[in-house]
Formats: sequence, C-alpha cells, structure tokens
Amino acid sequence: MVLPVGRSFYTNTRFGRVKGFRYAADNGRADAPVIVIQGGISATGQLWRLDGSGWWQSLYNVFAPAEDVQVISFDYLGGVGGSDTPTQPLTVTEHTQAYTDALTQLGVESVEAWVGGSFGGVLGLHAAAQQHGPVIRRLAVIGAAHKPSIQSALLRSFQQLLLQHAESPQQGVILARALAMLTYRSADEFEQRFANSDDALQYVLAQGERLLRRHGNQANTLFTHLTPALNDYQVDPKRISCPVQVIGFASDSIAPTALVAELEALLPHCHSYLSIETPYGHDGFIKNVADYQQPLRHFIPPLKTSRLELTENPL
Ligand SMILES: CC(=O)SCCNC(=O)CCNC(=O)[C@H](O)C(C)(C)COP(=O)(O)OP(=O)(O)OC[C@H]1O[C@@H](n2cnc3c(N)ncnc32)[C@H](O)[C@@H]1OP(=O)(O)O
Repeated sequence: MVLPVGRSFYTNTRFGRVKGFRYAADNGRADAPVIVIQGGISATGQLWRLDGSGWWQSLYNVFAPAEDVQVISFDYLGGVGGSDTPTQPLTVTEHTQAYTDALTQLGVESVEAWVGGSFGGVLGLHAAAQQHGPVIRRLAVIGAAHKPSIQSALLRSFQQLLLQHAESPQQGVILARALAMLTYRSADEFEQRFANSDDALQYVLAQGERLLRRHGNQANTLFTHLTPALNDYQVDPKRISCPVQVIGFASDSIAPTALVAELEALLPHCHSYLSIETPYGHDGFIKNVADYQQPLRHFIPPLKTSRLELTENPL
C-alpha cells in the first residue's frame, strides 16, 4: 500500500501543530494504537526519512510505518525542530505536562508504548509517573535514569559556562556541543578511534560546527532551554505502575550503569533490564539499535507486518 505524502516530506509522515509543538505522525488507521517515540535533546520528530537521514533512522526497522499503529513524535519545545521556544526554560515536569497536554489535544487517551531515548526516556518516566494525562501502558527507557548523574550535571554546568564566556553565541554553541560530545561517547571509543587528543579535539569541534551549521540560532536554545532542565529532575520510580523495559549502555556517562540499575531495582514492574556492552557510551541508544531491537520488539505489542511502502512526493 502506498500512501500519498505531503509536499516536502520524504516519507508518508504527516506533520501537524498542537499547543506549540510540531509533531510528526506515521499514521496507520486513524483509530490505531499510539506509540510515542522521543529521542535525545537534539532530536526532531522526524525519526526516519526516505534518504536515511532521520534522527533515529535505525528504529525504522523496528516500528514504522505499519498500518496497525500510529507512531507520534514531537519536536522539543525550545529544540532544533519546528516547535515553539518557551519564553523561559521549562523544568522536566513542565515539559512532560506540555507533552501529555498535546497528546490529549490530539485525542490520545492512552499510549500503547512510550519509547524514549535519553531526554525522551526521562520524559517517558515522568509521563508514566504522573497521575493525569493519557495512560501510558508500556514504557521503554533507553539510556536514561530517574535522576541525572552528578558527572553529567557537572559537565552540563560547564557547557553553560562556555556559553557565558564565549566570544559569540556561535562560538558558545560550538564549544558547548564539543564538550557535550565527550559525555555522549566513551573513553574506550576515543582510545580506539583517535591517534591522539588533537584528532579527538578536531572531531568534537567538528560536531559543534555541524550542529551550528544545521540549526543556526536554534542550536543555542538547546543549551539555554533544554539542557538546564536535565540538571534538576527526579522521578519516583515507585509511582510507575506500567511495565517498563530498561535498556542501558555499559559505558554511558549520562545514564551510568549504577543509576540505571537503581532505576530497575526501584521499579514496581520492570519487565526486563538489558545492559549493552558498547564503546559508544550514551550514543549507544542510536548506534546500538541492532543490539536491542529484538527485546524491544518483543516488549511492544505485536505489530502486523503489513508495512506501508515509503514513497517520495511526486508533487
Ligand atoms: C540527555 C540527552 O538527551 S543527550 C543525547 C543527545 N544526543 C545527541 O545529540 C546525539 C549526539 N551524537 C551525535 O550527534 C553523533 O554524531 C551521531 C549519533 C548523530 C552519529 O554518530 P556516528 O555515526 O558515529 O557519526 P560521527 O560521530 O562519526 O559523526 C559523523 C560526522 O562527523 C564528521 N567527523 C567524524 N570524524 C571527524 C573528524 N575527525 N574531524 C572532522 N569531522 C569528523 C563526519 O564527517 C560526519 O559529518 P557529516 O554527518 O556532516 O557528514
């Protein structure tokens, strides 16, 4: 089955706006169960694209698009996509409330599964713990924990200092992202990948420049409106009644093994806990999908195999 696609879309993804959010929906039947998928702070709702450049492209094989589910993903408020930037930074609780309100506005009363990586996992934990909004029936938390690690909070504070002391906002973004990259990858990968620290420095600075090139001034709001929230949040796992699948990465410094194991131990209904060995650290949630896609598929309710064929818009 080939669905018509919108003017500028590469897949059958439909975009919409609700309560300041831009969202992307890969729709099956209009009444099909909803799966929410949210990525890290630099994510947009466009998870997959025909040319392979979607934010979480490797999840495409796991989920979408199938006729019997609707996959919904939001651009973050203050993020690099098309959602609004709030007048002032929101806390994680406020972000979560805004999300669940937007889902309610879309007529979603229950979410069959919330699949969240990194920031998206933190939001999923909050959404599942809150007593209002759509019911979350299953939650997959990938590379996230119920509170921030002290080291990652410290390094985010340094990112703020870099922004404040840089010669220009652009330079601030490059340096802050470069430092952030140290928290996204592991010491082992740097050891294997680079001949010396100059090569590694070139790589992380290139990542900062890449973020700036792609997103311009919006890249700045990542640091002013999103990352600060991550230094100060806590969710009580005991308030989460739905089954949770926890996926962690052995070399992750944002959600280190000790914290992820603590989350697993505190959850009333941990369906399964998977700790993946990888040199990619926190980026394991993007780079190591092949290592967890089977357990994730098993955790999420069965999807029919009648995949919708992707097509470019002929207009
Ligand atoms: C709490 C939270 O939510 S935090 C989570 C936030 N997570 C993120 O924002 C993701 C961060 N990670 C990234 O951005 C990574 O680059 C990923 C995951 C997107 C891709 O990882 P990989 O596939 O391993 O690619 P890699 O890190 O090598 O980067 C590739 C790019 O860097 C460039 N690059 C790689 N090495 C070098 C180098 N030594 N010098 C210059 N450029 C380099 C490549 O040319 C390529 O650029 P292009 O995409 O413009 O062609």
